[in-house]
Amino acid sequence: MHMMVSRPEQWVKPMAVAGANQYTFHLEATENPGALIKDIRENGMKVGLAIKPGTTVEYLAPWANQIDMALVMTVEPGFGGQKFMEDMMPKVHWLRTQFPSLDIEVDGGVGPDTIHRCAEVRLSLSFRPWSKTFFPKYGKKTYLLRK
Ligand SMILES: O=C(CO)[C@@H](O)[C@H](O)COP(=O)(O)O
Repeated sequence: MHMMVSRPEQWVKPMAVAGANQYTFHLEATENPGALIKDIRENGMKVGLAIKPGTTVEYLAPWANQIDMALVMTVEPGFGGQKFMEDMMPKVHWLRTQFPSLDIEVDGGVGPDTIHRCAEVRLSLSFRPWSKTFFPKYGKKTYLLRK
């Protein structure tokens, strides 16, 4: 679940009871990310941590070893149909470099015309040959951002 909400602490238990297996919250929406991460784990869910476009990736870094997935917003939270913010791609590249086994997601403005930008930045390290070997039909357009 991507919880694009204020006060994300209040929805952990209800989401767990509803059957969610992962709880993604926004770093900007809580004053105590460590406590929230702990609570999500204690409720049996994996942890996702999202950052808005205006938040630099260095704010996420201290938590990266405690989470299962980092979500880089590629639009401002609010509504669908916004333009993909390509200038967020260095965040993805930096996270992939620093935390090679971390799952990374992007959200917003992703479609046939922009998905390759996500894949390219994710594949800009040594993973490109791997991708071409196993997913030749996608070529540069592979959307698999996970290791
Ligand atoms: O909630 C948000 C942004 O507020 C995103 O999850 C958008 O809903 C993504 O929509 P598209 O950009 O894919 O249309």
